[in-house]
Amino acid sequence: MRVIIRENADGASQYAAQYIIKRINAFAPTPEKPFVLGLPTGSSPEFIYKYLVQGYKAGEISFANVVTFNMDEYVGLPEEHPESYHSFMYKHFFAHIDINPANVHILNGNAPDLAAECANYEQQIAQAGGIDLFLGGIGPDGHIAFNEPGSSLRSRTRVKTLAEDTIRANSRFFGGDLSQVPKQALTVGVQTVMDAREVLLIVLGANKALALAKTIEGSVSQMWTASALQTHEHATIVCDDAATDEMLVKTVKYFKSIEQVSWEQETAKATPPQRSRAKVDNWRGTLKELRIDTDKKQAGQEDGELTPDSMSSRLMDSAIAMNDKKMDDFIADRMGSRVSTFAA
Ligand SMILES: N[C@@H]1[C@@H](O)[C@H](O)[C@@H](COP(=O)(O)O)O[C@@H]1O
Repeated sequence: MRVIIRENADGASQYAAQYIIKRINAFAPTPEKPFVLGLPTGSSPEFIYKYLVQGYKAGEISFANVVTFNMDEYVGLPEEHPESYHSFMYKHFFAHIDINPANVHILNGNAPDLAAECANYEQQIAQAGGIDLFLGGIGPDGHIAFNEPGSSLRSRTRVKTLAEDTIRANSRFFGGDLSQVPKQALTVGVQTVMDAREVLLIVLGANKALALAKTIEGSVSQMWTASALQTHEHATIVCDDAATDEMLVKTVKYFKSIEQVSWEQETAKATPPQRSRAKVDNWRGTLKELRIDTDKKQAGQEDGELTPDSMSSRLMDSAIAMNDKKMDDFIADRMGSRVSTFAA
């Protein structure tokens, strides 16, 4: 799992939007081979949608060959209700991009047979070739989609009764009136999310801090269903500083250092160090001197150690040692001491 921490919601959302744009563009989707994107609702992804729309308007991305599957929808709420997830998605995203409406999939919470609707949704995902990237958020109780605490980590799309915490949390969208919040929803399962080739979670704000700590530092548990992502091979969590409030300082530093090291490596790869002509000449001169010294030593039969070969392997050894030192500083020591802190 990778954890990307930004100072605020805006920085985290920009990162996530850029990440999605890069992934879709790298995939180079076609009508025959579309990119399949899983999508969430809620306040957390709103800025991401804003930046994706901006990217589309700036010509950085097209959604013409993107197929989408939303995570969930309330049961019994008319599609045209302003708080239905259908309305949310059109208002914040679909109405502003070049997506083909036939490529948009959102569960129908008013279907006459809800179980059949859910089974059909799983089938549609499979027919589309599976989800390439599932973007998600989490609830304050650590739920992913509407997989409330106690949901099977192997669950699939189904009807779920909402937890009281979630009804309370979502009442803000219904004028604070708990009685107006639907009590059931259709939701993809934890396993449906886990089946995606890649998962990207956006987690913002101090009210998600406990859920985020449990998701990252806790054990994999049905009580914090987002924690299942610990076993996903390509999971990334993008969060703001406030959301890390309940995490160990060491954990936060650890993930920040990992990002720093990988950023340095990417930068180094993208911009190989430029050597000035003077420096190159200097370097050649040094090599020449080394060779002369070596020849002298060999001629004098003092020892056979300082041959050009052994010198180059010695240089290589010290480079490896430096590298190890760097990695130790950033990774092993910190994680090692974290483990011993836990053990103590
Ligand atoms: N079903 C949705 C989840 O998919 C979402 O992650 C969660 C968090 O929403 P918000 O980002 O508004 O806190 O809300 C709802 O419960």
